[in-house]
Amino acid sequence: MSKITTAKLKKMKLDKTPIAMITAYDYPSAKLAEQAGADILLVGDSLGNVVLGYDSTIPVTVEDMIYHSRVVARAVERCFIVTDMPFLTYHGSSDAALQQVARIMQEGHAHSVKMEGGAEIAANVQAITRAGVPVMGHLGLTPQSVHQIGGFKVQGRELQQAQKLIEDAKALEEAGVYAIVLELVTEELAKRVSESVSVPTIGIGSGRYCDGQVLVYHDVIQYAPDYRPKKFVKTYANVEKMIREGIAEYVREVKEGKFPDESHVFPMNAELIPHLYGGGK
Ligand SMILES: Nc1nc(=O)c2c([nH]1)NC[C@@H]1CN(c3ccc(C(=O)N[C@@H](CCC(=O)O)C(=O)O)cc3)CN21
Ligand SMILES: CC(C)C(=O)C(=O)O
Ligand SMILES: [Mg+2]
Repeated sequence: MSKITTAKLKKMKLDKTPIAMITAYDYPSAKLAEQAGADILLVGDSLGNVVLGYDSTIPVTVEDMIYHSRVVARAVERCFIVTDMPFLTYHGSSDAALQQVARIMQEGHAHSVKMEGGAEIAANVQAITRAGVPVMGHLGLTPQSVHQIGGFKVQGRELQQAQKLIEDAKALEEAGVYAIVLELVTEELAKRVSESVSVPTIGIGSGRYCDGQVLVYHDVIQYAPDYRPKKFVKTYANVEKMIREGIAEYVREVKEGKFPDESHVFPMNAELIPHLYGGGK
């Protein structure tokens, strides 16, 4: 079982072998994703929405990312682990950004970090890649800017915005990223970007022509109490239904006295039982 590296990911683009990436936030899910053959596990700041119950990724902290990254790293042998840098931890001086990246790598045991943004963060991306840390870019819908963007909307529908995104992709490539996530951009623009840069593009809601795909784990298996279908997601299992039904049945059997039954109990040596009641010899 050979480890995934940035060099292998670049070769996959050249060979037109699609890259399969999925988020993971905990030990069993990371293990199962690796065993299912995923190439990259993203410890996404989407964990804020998906497992911490926030309504955006903005409250997620470096400590949260470290905690979940360590857990995922413990589960994985082959996958490449990418951890999202949280809100506003890579926008100040490059020294300040490097300090946060160091924590994610050393305490979080990640293999790489991901950052949202284009030309405006390219100087810090360059400082981090020069320091020896592989950086994944993230363009299009960048959820940490949701309040500026004004919602989770498709990006790059207009020509000017599309051209800016192509320029941002080139700026990130020049700054040294080894891959770029394209989130919620039109299929035609994602195709153009994928042709314009030498590094792999990994799409989410960005169509068929990216070099890889990424989805949120809980979307893939429909594991959320308030699951809402999104156009770009395909659900491959319904874990929500299995959990609801499984737990409801457990509760019912407890209430009805059906669980536990004889098969689940640990009997005592029969000769000793009378002593429990003060009897015996
Ligand atoms: N569970 C989950 N899945 C994600 O993909 C995800 C998160 N959480 N949290 C962080 C961001 C936020 N993302 C989102 C959230 C909502 C839409 C959404 O409502 N999309 C609409 C299309 C909008 C349009 O047409 O402009 C959809 O119907 O898919 C998209 C991406 C992607 N990320
Ligand atoms: C949706 C992906 C690309 C992400 O950034 C996340 O899960 O946080
Ligand atoms: Mg993210």
